[in-house]
Amino acid sequence: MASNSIFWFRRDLRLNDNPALLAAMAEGEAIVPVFILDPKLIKTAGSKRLAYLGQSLHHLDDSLGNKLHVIAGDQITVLKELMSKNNASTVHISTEYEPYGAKRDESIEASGIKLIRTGSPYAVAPGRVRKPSDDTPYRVYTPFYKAWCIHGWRKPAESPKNINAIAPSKDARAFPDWKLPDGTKITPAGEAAALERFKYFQKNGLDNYDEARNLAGIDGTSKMSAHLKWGEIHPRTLLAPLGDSKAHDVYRKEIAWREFYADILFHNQHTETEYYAKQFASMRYDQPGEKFKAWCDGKTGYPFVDAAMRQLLVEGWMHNRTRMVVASFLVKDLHLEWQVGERFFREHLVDYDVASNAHGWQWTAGCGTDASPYYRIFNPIEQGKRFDENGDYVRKYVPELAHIKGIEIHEPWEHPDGYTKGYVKQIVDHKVERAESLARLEEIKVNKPAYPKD
Ligand SMILES: Cc1cc2nc3c(=O)[nH]c(=O)nc-3n(C[C@H](O)[C@H](O)[C@H](O)COP(=O)(O)OP(=O)(O)OC[C@H]3O[C@@H](n4cnc5c(N)ncnc54)[C@H](O)[C@@H]3O)c2cc1C
Repeated sequence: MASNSIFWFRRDLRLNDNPALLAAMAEGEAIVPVFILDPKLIKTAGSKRLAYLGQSLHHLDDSLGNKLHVIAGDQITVLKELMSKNNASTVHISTEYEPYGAKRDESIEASGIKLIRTGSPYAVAPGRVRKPSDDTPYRVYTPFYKAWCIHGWRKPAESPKNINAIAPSKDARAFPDWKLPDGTKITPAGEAAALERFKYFQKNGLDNYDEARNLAGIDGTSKMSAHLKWGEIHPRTLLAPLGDSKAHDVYRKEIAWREFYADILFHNQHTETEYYAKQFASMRYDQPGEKFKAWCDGKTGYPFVDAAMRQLLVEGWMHNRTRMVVASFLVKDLHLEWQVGERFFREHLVDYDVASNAHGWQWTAGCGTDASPYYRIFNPIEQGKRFDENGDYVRKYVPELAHIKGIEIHEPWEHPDGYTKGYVKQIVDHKVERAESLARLEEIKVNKPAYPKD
């Protein structure tokens, strides 16, 4: 009987630029491509993310000529059964670094299964970029970015030719039927959609990215986050065509933020749920109640915040500018702990990424790695006027305000018809809550927190 190898898809739902897949193909006569449905991850994922995953699995299966094995169950049992049934002695994977995936893989190895790791979901794997001065990890983004560029990354891997995959039996076709909730509309899933969207962005958005990326009302960003989350495209593929222009450099820097946060989480695993700057754990916070519910529902009475939260509910995605604005509002206007909002994002984001989400929240909350001190408090009205100048973003998601033209939409209280279509009144006064936030900061005496210097 020929020797085969298992290829276990996890966060790499693609065939191109996939070195681990090439390694599996090189080893055995045929591969057994498998995706294992993990009840623990399914339990914490919201319906939009699951629907996206379901669609992505179907696309992957199509590109594999309907050879994808989809099996629910305990990973060790599933892999052992597949290995013995298909005469495979190894399981090929791309390495996972975040706490849950890394621990799971360790326990699989401890059961006697030989995992062969090739590559990772990053251009430069977490842990690789270290300070030359003392060989410790970076704690501040800008020097990390410079060292990351010097370290460099490989070119995209070749596309596989003629994948010889073993056909699954009927019981290995447990494709879940995850439906999108009514009224929601998520980005198309799959490797082909990722490549097509990136091509479109290269042609229509990349050269203007530095200017357009902050404007919430336009299609000015790449929308690669869900594709990266599921590995339908690799960051190498995104980095390869970039040149030296300012716009290209800013795009490269954003990719590097994802890698920086993965590196920070790798070295500080507790920061998935705990404060990176520990002193903020002792700050006075409120308990989530009615105001938190209003934030979740996009009914705070602050148009830019409400538009963003409704975008999240409908699309499972939110513009980066408004992610910062709503996060600041939750922590500094409602005085809730960042983890409360982080969990809500985790449930609703299609692109949920443990490192980028936990550290995006901590950065905005002022207790994260660097750059954003706690006393930087986003003004939700001014942010709206600046980054949604003509009000298109708010008009798109908040129909109760759609009748107000232009920038005036950001201050319905100043408009004679501001509340005539049912828009809610403000749940808090930003000026008052800003002062309250700074007073609470004073109580823990970290006006100038000791941020690490590199
Ligand atoms: C509170 C908060 C929570 C966040 N949660 C997530 C999350 O769960 N998953 C996630 O992928 N991103 C998260 N981000 C980062 C960022 O908002 C999204 O990556 C971005 O909006 C995705 O849209 P895009 O692909 O069009 O981005 P683009 O602007 O086109 O950027 C390209 C890629 O660079 C990376 N990137 C861009 N900005 C950031 C950033 N600030 N931090 C880390 N990576 C970045 C992403 O991989 C993104 O796809 C969060 C940011 C904040 C402030």
